[in-house]
Amino acid sequence: MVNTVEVRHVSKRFTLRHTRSLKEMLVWMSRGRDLSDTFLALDDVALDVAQGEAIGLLGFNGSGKSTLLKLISGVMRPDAGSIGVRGRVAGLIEVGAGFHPDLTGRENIYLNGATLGMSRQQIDRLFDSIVDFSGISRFLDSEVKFYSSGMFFRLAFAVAVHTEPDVFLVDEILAVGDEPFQRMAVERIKQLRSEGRTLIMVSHDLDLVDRICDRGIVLREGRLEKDTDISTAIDFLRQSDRT
Ligand SMILES: Nc1ncnc2c1ncn2[C@@H]1O[C@H](COP(=O)(O)OP(=O)(O)OP(=O)(O)O)[C@@H](O)[C@H]1O
Repeated sequence: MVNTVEVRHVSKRFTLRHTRSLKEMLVWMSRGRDLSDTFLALDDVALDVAQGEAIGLLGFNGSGKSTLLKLISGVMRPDAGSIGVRGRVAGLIEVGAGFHPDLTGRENIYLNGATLGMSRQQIDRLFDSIVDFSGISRFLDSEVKFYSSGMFFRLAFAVAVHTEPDVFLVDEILAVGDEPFQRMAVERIKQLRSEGRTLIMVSHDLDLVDRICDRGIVLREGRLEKDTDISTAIDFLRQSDRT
């Protein structure tokens, strides 16, 4: 089986910013302490994802799920290790990324579609379907800065699923949409799956993840703690202590 995503010994460290007065900084330095405080968000994570798998990335708040998704999407680079992705990646990682607030919904479909690698002709061809799916046709010519967060999300989701991605990444996608849209989004994700596309999703909605995914990865404090079938991963997480 071909791997679509290969995560090899990946680590990611962030610098934590602290506001310190000049006096505090001098005291800190006089004690020989380093001014930069860093935090290891991902620690030697390894993972192979085969084509067509649907993976739920699980873990408590701050365990590194979104960071791993951002590294796979390529918006962020690892400090150590490597990430390989075969094919086109699309995703909803940060709602609003790839959209310009001063442009209309219509203009943003073209902007976002192009950012996700679609040609103008392809967007022309899929435009009506994107608008239909988003359900925001009345507001198509309003600037997206006036959109509600749900409307914004609908549009972003509609564009992303029309890019026909090989790997679809979704981070807490269903938190903002209303129930009818959530149902539609889940159906669409299932359709992408049935077309043999690879899915990696982050969600705290464990019942939803259970319905959609077949493999579960549990992260804890940046380390991969469990890699198993989705039901076992969910049971494991439910029985885990926060600390
Ligand atoms: N750009 C950044 N700068 C500094 N620290 C960051 C940055 N991005 C993430 N972190 C830190 O890395 C850790 C992991 O964050 P991440 O968002 O990956 O966690 P998560 O598992 O997705 O959490 P949640 O379930 O709360 O969304 C957190 O402690 C977070 O504060």
